[in-house]
Amino acid sequence: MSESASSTPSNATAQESSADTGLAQIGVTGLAVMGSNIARNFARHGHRVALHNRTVAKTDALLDQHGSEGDFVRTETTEEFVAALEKPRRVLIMVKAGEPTDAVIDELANLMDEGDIIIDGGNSLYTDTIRREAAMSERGLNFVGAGISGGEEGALNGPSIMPGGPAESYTSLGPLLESISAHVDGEPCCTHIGPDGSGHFVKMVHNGIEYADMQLIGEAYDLMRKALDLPVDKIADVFREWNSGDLDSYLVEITAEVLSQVDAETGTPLVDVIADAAGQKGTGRWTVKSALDLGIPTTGIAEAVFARALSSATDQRAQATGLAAGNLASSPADPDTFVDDIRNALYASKVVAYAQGFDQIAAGSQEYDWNVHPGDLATIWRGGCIIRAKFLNRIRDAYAENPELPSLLLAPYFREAVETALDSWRRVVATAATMGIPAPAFASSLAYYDALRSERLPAALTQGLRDFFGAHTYQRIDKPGTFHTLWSDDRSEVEA
Ligand SMILES: NC(=O)C1=CN([C@@H]2O[C@H](COP(=O)(O)OP(=O)(O)OC[C@H]3O[C@@H](n4cnc5c(N)ncnc54)[C@H](OP(=O)(O)O)[C@@H]3O)[C@@H](O)[C@H]2O)C=CC1
Ligand SMILES: O=C(CO)[C@H](O)[C@H](O)COP(=O)(O)O
Repeated sequence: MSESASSTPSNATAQESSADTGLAQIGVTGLAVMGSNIARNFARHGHRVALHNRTVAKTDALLDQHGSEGDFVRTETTEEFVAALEKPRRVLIMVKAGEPTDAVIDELANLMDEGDIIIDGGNSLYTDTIRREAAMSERGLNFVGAGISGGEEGALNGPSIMPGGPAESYTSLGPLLESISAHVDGEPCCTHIGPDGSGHFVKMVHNGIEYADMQLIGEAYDLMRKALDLPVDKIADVFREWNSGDLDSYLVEITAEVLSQVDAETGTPLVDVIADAAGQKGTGRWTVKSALDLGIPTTGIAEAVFARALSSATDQRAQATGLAAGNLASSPADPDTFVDDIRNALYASKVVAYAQGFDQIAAGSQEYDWNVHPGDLATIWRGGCIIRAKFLNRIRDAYAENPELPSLLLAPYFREAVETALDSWRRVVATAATMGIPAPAFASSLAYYDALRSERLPAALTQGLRDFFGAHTYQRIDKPGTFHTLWSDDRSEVEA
């Protein structure tokens, strides 16, 4: 059954070509929050879309509510779904990551032909994507792991899309995906990232940065509340104001919205009745695990993941609430200045989080030989995704100027911006510590910055200790070679 479009297709050519056969140009299976909105987005852009969901009621609900928005093909079984697609078939899977995705891929692959394309748009672990792509390729199928960000609103109005997989697939798929992605300054927020798992890898790190961003925002809010005793509606105003400057970003914008929400039942700010135990579905944790494997210090992201974990340890926290706080400092004397300090600390820490995320992407790209271009990511993250922010334009400029940038913190613009924020940043971290307010992401970002800029680190002592207890050897700064000190003998040094 095909329901005819009542909206004006914005891609008339695509519409005409599929009108002849009645076949759909793309199929979407998994019609929950993301899939249903992406399907509508495709349809609104004039593409005929085959719809499929394990539970048919979801397909029907979508057609009932939005069937008039475009040209949809309703299907019930996977067989019907696959048969409804023009060749080469393109299927977008938007189901839960992990086993459900494997199950859906298997079912589809058994019904598809050589040259067809399976796109996994869920938040899949990139190593699963590498495995799946290899398996599909053996069967002659093209498999594209595509990170998609934007949540419900982005999925409908234009997400940021990070497709990996074979470059050939992008030739056929790219125009379709680009047509539904967000656009900034006329450029689509979608580009081919690289082979196999690269799309899901960069989406994973995107989510890691999202975690860090949200944790930093949370710490800024907490400091305004606890150090300055500002009421929630005033804090909402502060975020609103910040959103018109350097911090202009989706997450800062929606922070003002969330803080402005009043609970209908109690009449208090909604944020005060939401349980303070943050959930997580896995992408932040995966980012940190991968960072550990790659040896990249993504400290801001790690602190954010651990902060969520600690928040969720509700029993343990309940038993620890009486622990001593020591002698606490009083509130900063000038609240307005301290609010400015928090803004500067937020900005500088945010730059660190992005710098670390981009370092991880560079390391992942090198490890897997993906040739990911950081400037491309800054470009496609400017719109549609959850971490979209004005300053991504600056990141894009930085990589355009020097594609081999050793760290974002060394780009002239960010170097100067962080230098300007530095005194504020130190005051905020010091105040948080002396007032007993946890600010792990602010503090660890500053510590990272200080470590990065240090000429000498105490790692020399670590090396000495390692050599002492385990004869692990060390290098010297004044001559080449590997050395060991005979610690339990006469303590003379030998070349190892
Ligand atoms: N929500 C968000 O903001 C974002 C989500 N994502 C990712 O996109 C994907 C979809 O997310 P979302 O829309 O939130 O939906 P969910 O992650 O809640 O997944 C629900 C969908 O998965 C289907 N499903 C679950 N198990 C199976 C199975 N064994 N076989 C077939 N289908 C199954 C459900 O079918 P049924 O209706 O029959 O239960 C339903 O369509 C996920 O991978 C998610 O991580 C990516 C970006 C943002
Ligand atoms: O991918 C996303 C946004 O980019 C999803 O919203 C994801 O679920 C967020 O992660 P978590 O649920 O762990 O906070």
